[in-house]
Amino acid sequence: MPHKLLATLAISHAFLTTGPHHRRKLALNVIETDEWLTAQDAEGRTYYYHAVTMETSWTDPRIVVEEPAKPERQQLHALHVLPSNVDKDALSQILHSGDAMDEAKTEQAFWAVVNEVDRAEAHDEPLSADVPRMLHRIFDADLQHLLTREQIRTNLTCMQPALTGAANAGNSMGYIMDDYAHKDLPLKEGRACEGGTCCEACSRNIFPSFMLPGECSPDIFPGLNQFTFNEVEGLPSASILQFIRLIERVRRTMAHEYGLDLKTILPLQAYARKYVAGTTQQGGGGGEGDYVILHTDEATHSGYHYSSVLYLNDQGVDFTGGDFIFNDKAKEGTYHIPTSEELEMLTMEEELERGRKFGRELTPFHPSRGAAVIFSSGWENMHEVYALESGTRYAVPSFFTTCPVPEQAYQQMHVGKPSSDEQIADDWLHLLLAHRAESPVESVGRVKELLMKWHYMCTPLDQH
Ligand SMILES: O=C(O)CCC(=O)C(=O)O
Ligand SMILES: [Fe+2]
Repeated sequence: MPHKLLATLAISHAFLTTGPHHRRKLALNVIETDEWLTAQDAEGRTYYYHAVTMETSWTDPRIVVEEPAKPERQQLHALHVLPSNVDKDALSQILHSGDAMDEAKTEQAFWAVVNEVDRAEAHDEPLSADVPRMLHRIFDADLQHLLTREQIRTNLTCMQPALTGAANAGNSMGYIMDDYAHKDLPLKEGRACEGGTCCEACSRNIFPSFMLPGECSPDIFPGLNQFTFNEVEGLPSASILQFIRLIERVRRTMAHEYGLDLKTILPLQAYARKYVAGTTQQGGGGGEGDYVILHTDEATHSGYHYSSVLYLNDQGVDFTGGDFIFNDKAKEGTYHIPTSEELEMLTMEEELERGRKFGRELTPFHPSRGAAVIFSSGWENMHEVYALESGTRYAVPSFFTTCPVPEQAYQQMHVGKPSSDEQIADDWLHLLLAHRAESPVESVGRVKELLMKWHYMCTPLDQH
């Protein structure tokens, strides 16, 4: 149940600690003390146990070992030159000028924000409330620019299964249950369209120029193609802000396309994913590999309701293979049923391949730099990524939920919902920008808080 999921996330927020104003620490060096006691096991070995939860541990859980600094990330940071003599007032001038936010003005505003963030960090000062104010204007402008330059290219009819429920999914979807590799997928009931008929909520959209070339360039934004919210240390603030800006553009596009109130849709996950030809996927999630098996996003995580993939490089230039494929049940009579003679001619491999594709309608998308695919996450949008033949492919999947964050989650945060632009600026700094070093445990708490506060950070207060 999605609600349960968010409630679980909320509970772990209880451990966030507060700290001084503009450089809040989410540190977790020591967990509350006397609750952890020691005891000996039958062989006389000392272990730790928690007096309340009875959790046990061989190592002292109150001590969190600092992760060693990651050289690769540090190098990225070194690439970024802190601005000197930045015009401190540039941001406020743009904000109050009343100029139309055309694409050039929006870029200027973005870099003024970056400079202001770097200035605040370099001088260890609070972040100006003009930063979130300007970002909100930038996000508004970005959606307008996107809607102006793009038409919806693809809006296919959804293929909602006739029968819902994991037990019936095999009958209606055929292929997924026949593929032995999928037998362990935590299959969930597909979300039914209202009235059981196709509706807008099942549409798929492909935006070839969701991002302008400069907006996803690794030269301008070092580390963008390795981004995860859990490891922002060492990344230039420009790359962090740009990543958020792109995910916010996805969120706004989804709200626009699916007719959702913006505050009702939140990201649950977003990261850069690297595919390298010839590598094997280790486990699920975003680990490196060279393909993604057929799946629906909602089946891998019940809280995922809308999905997007942004593409950071080009098929045919940076890699070959690696098509993104929508995989639907084909209409009766549209596919060839092989004769027994034809089947006999096939090798074992060809027969497996034929079995996998039989009765399916495949709609490929060839990834290109700057493009986005946006779709609802349920059974209506089964998809896979074909194996790369050569090169490296970079994509940014992101997954959004329409489950509301329980009020209790905010109450458990030391600094809960923001109620002024200053507090929003403070959240920007603490949840994203001031994290040059943190332990993995700290980063988990920070990222959860960031995702739960996303709409407060990315939209003005009067829109809540
Ligand atoms: O990389 C892609 O094109 C799709 C990735 C995907 O389907 C996923 O991460 O769920
Ligand atoms: Fe997916």
